[in-house]
Amino acid sequence: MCKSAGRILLVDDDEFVLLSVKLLLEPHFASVKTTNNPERIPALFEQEQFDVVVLDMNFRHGDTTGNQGLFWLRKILSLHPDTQIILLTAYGDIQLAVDSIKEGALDFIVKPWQNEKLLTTVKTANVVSQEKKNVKLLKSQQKSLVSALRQAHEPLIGNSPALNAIRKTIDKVAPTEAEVLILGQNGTGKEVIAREIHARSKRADGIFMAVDVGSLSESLFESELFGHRKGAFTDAKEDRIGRFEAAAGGTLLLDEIGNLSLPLQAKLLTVLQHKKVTRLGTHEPIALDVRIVCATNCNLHAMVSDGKFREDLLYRINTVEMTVPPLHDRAEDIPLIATHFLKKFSAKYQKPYLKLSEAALAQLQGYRWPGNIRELQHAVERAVIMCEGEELLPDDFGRDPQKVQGEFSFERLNLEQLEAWAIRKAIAKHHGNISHAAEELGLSRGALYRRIETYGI
Ligand SMILES: Nc1ncnc2c1ncn2[C@@H]1O[C@H](COP(=O)(O)OP(=O)(O)OP(=O)(O)O)[C@@H](O)[C@H]1O
Repeated sequence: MCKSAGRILLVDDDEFVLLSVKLLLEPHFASVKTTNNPERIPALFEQEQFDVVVLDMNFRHGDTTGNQGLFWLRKILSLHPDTQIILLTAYGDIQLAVDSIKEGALDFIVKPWQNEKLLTTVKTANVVSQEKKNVKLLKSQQKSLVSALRQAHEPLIGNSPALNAIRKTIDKVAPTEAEVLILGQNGTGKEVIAREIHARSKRADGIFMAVDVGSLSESLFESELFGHRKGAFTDAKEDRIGRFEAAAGGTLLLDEIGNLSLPLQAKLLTVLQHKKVTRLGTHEPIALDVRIVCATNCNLHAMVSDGKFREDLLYRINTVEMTVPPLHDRAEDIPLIATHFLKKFSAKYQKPYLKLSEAALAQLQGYRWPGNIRELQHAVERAVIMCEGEELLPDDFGRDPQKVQGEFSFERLNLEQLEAWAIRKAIAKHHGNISHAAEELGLSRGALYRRIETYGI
């Protein structure tokens, strides 16, 4: 017979009871210990963590109050809350049974017992104890995963008026449960913003989960988001919870929501309206406990006008709406973000001495960054890898200078950005010689120094 991993402790003052229960349980459990003295319970727990204790209610001869049993029940549960306790008494006192279960006992058995019933009860108690331990373990694993994920996420870098306005909106919206819609081109930082909302919300201890709903096929959509029961469809080999349930207590980012087909939009709307999901193959709706944030690079308002996006869904998801501008519209953020990535990648590639040259910075600020911050991140990583000296030079970024020039667009910079860019370029051209740069720019050295300070060059 295959023994289960359970460790059982029997406590009774009657040696005959101890022996017969031990003989009954021993073939089924890894360890069965006995004692006729309840005072020894703490010492026995020091030697072994018992999963189940079968505890007599009355130890003194003639005592039928059950008070001793209740005392030891409380004591064990206060020290070892995961241990399951089954009480054993010769007196079928229903009130005592009710009291002991109220105090936390799992079950109650009346002497003389039926072997079959006692064995089943101890087996069930052992399963409950193991499950409780598993849940505790999973919870602590989830906690460390959540904190590891939180550490892994990029901070929101930038000091442009546009980004500061977004920060202000995050401050207001994060503590609420309002649905937020984040619009913006690919790579502008929509997910970073969604994470920031989560990190500053009441759900910060819960999980942040992003799901690219736009890439889910019609057939996968429901099982991925709502979950399924084993056998709900051909490939459903086991029960599976969906993302809505998996993110319970946290925040779910529905990314690329503009790519959802109209039928899937209808399904999502139903879930959001009723705040309930039903796993495929089941009929019991489960209440949603998740904050929804949506993101897309599509113009949902235009899609509504064209009949490609449901207006009712748009109004369900955009209680607060924010648009993240493309990187070239906030060129003043580029030095800060590039420096952030330089720090990150110079540490990763063990080149902590690396610096950004003025010429490289001028090139980065002049480039259009069609892939936005994601492209800038990759460009800096490449430059760190390729750089042979102590300064990152324009060539290290692997961008064709012609293309950079070609893609540079003056009309996208305001006057101050344009001036800062021209100053950087002149300084780089003259290898840091301020007099020559000032001469080329038609400024006095003092005027150039003042501007360098103003623009933080
Ligand atoms: N303000 C920022 N500061 C620092 N890093 C950022 C910032 N915004 C974005 N990033 C980084 O740029 C990359 C792209 O950001 P993110 O994934 O948030 O963009 P997205 O708009 O959600 O992109 P997509 O639309 O393609 O999903 C990520 O590596 C992210 O960490």
